[in-house]
Order: sequence, then structure tokens, then C-alpha cells
Amino acid sequence: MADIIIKNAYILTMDPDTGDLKNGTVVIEDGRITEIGEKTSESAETVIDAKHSVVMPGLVNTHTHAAMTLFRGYADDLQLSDWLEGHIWPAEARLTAQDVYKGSLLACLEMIRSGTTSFADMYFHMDETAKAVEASGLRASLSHGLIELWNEEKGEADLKEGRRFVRAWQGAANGRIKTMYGPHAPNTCSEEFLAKVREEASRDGAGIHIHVLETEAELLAMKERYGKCSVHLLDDIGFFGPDVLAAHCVWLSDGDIEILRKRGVNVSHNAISNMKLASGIAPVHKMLEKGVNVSLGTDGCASNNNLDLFEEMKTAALLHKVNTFSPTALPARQVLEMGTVNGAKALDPETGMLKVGKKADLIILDMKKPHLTPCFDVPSHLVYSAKGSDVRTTIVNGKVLMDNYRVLVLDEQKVMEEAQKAAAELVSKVNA
Ligand SMILES: C[C@H]1O[C@@H](n2cnc3c(O)ncnc32)[C@H](O)[C@@H]1O
Ligand SMILES: [Zn+2]
Repeated sequence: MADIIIKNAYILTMDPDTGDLKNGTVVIEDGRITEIGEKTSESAETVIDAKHSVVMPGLVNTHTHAAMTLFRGYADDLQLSDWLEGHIWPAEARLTAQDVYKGSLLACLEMIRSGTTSFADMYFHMDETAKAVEASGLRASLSHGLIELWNEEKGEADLKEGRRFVRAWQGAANGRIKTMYGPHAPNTCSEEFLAKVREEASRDGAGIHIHVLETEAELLAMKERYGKCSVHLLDDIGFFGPDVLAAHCVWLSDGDIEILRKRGVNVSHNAISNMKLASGIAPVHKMLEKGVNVSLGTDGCASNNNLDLFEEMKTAALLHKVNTFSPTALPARQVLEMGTVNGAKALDPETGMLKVGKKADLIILDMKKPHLTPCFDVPSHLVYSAKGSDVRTTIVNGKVLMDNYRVLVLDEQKVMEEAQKAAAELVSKVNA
């Protein structure tokens, strides 16, 4: 007997071999998809009737700082350097482990509600984020943020903590947690430190998550310090490979794109954060054209200000159409690929697609809504009309985390109240 059967659904598989099924059935057993077809002869403990609904792979958020939900709306409308150094870092200096737990749990709740089934995170007190991921049932690739700032002692201490975290949590929560090294950026970490991180990551078989060329200020600072940009510096020290996840990549030259392609680097595009902080427009259409794997991230809630990847998909599609003066740029299917398959390629290739043998990370959207009526083309609706709040059911690793809008794994009221209290106390400490 199977664990879950989902029937009567439009199935957006994201699998180029099979295409979509207009009225199909998905069977889940032991955390994996065991059957997809029109009908099944199986029976299951849980049968979900998904009439008027779409079943699709869960969305993958490849760049965020989950606990920054506590800073949602805290320091809006500022220049990135002022925002980060003048407001966010002083507030983060007061963060306790408990704050990070409460903020991360709130992020997990928001992601479950809006259809994100896995995410890549870089932050501090990461044991707490890992505990929140464990409790929520989500999947995540987590890293401790390493901000060396040319201070050798701080670099050593950060790296020690990063290494401890990587080793302590790799494969935890029944394999749902993976760990990575998280050097913050090439303009906040020295060349020697970045090379050391590369070495450690290779030794531990862990990936690396890093911000790259987010702002023009970074590009200019790198040119002044090294006479070359971040991508060329990282390439020269042998930093890049398919285990590197580079967030932002806004200020790229054509030569940089070629390096990213050649090295198989995964790029996380954060359209809303880049627009809000006025960082610039990443050359996403060029990267995709050249064959770079580009996925989607929200960044933290202080620069977005939510974790809804449906908003991110729509924004990315619109931004690159207007940027290229071409309405055919980034069509709906390609954006859906960025939100699912491409993200999965960066974090866990056994997810991101509804296919027999893949891990069962999937979501069900309720399509019987005024803003989704009529429906001529499902992918178009998912990108241009749907919202995270249209997700009715979220399943990760074959476990139902939200069933028909009811979150089963967390006490929603308590999570919100505790985060609200922690955020208020934190801000009053910063202002004191
Ligand atoms: C992990 C550290 O990274 C900081 N951070 C959050 N968002 C951004 C961003 O867009 N660029 C650079 N750094 C960022 C976060 O506050 C932590 O200090
Ligand atoms: Zn970031």
C-alpha cells in the first residue's frame, strides 16, 4: 500500500520527457514518487482529491537568510552599504540564538504556506535554523556566514564555527539538511581566506554559498584592490565548481558569464532584492542563453520583504522583459524551470521534478479562484496570476506539511507571536 495518492489533478511535471498530464494521479511511497499516470491500481492511507487543482514540484529558494524575517520592514529604502553596515549589522550584533530559532521558524512557516519546499540559507547561530528546518519538515542547504573583513582572528573563529556546523548537520533530519560553507562575499573576505574556505569545502565534500558582484560598489572595490573583478579573482584562486552557489551576479561582463558557464557555477537570481536595493539588473537572459544554471532566490526579508517565490517568478519574468525590450524574454515555462528544476540542480537534483524515483517534494495549488479564472494555460497562470497563498497543500519528502491550507507541523499562532515578541525586543535593544 502506498502512503499518498493525489488524484484528479492537472500535473505540471516539469519533466521534458513526459510533459504535463491534464487529469492525472501521483503516487507517493517512502518519501519518493512511485507512479505518475492517468489512473493507479494502488490504494493509499491518504488520498487527496485535487480536482480544480494543479500539482507541481515544490519551489526552491536558492538564496535567503531565513531568520531575517525578524527584520521584515525594519530598514527600508536605503542604499545597500548604509542598509547593511549602518542598520542590519548593528542589529544582527544583538541577535541571540533564540531569536534566530524564532525567526527561522517563522520563515519555515511562511515558506510552507507559499509553496517553497527547500531553501539555501546563509546566516548565524545556524544550529537554530537547522533545528527549525528539522521541526518544520522542510528541506534546506544551510551555511554559517563567514565575514572575515581582513581580520585574521575573526576569520579563524568564523571558519572554525563554519566547519563545526558543516560536520555536525550534514545529512541530518533524515537527509533533508545539507550543509555548505558560507563566505559572505569577495569584498568582505580576503583572497587568502576565500582560498582556505575552498580547501575546507573540498575536504568536507560540502558546497559553497557566496554573494558575488551584487553591487557596482563591489565591482569598483575589487578592481581597485586586485585590478580584477570578483569572478576573475575567484576563478584565479580555483574557487569555482559545480558545488558553488553564487547569489546575485548582477555586475557581470560577458567574460564573467563564460567563466561561470565553464566552471558549472550555479547562480541564484534575486530580482526583488536587487530592485529594492537598486543594485542593478543581472544579465539573466544572457546567462540562460549561454547555458549557466540560473535559479531564483528571495534574499532575506529585510530586502524583499517576503519569501513568496510566486512573486519572485513574476517579477523576474517582467524585469527581464522590460530590460531587454522583449516580451518574449523569460517566458512562463522558463521561469518555472528557474523556480523548480534549476534550483534543484543547485541544491538537490533528486528534487525539482515530478518523475518516478524523485523525492516527493510537491505542492498543490487551488485554481478555483477569481484571479485564476478563466484558465487557458496553466504555466502562464502560475507565473503571472498565482500567489503563494493559492498553495493549499505542501508535501516534502513524502510528508504532508500543510493539508488544505492547514499547517500540520507547526503551531502557527505561537510561531508568529514568538517572532513578533523577539523582533520587538531586538529593535528596542538596538534603539536603547
Ligand atoms: C549573512 C550576512 O549576509 C547579510 N546579507 C543579507 N542580505 C544581503 C545582501 O543582499 N547582500 C549582502 N549581504 C547580505 C546578512 O545580513 C548577514 O549579515
Ligand atoms: Zn543575501
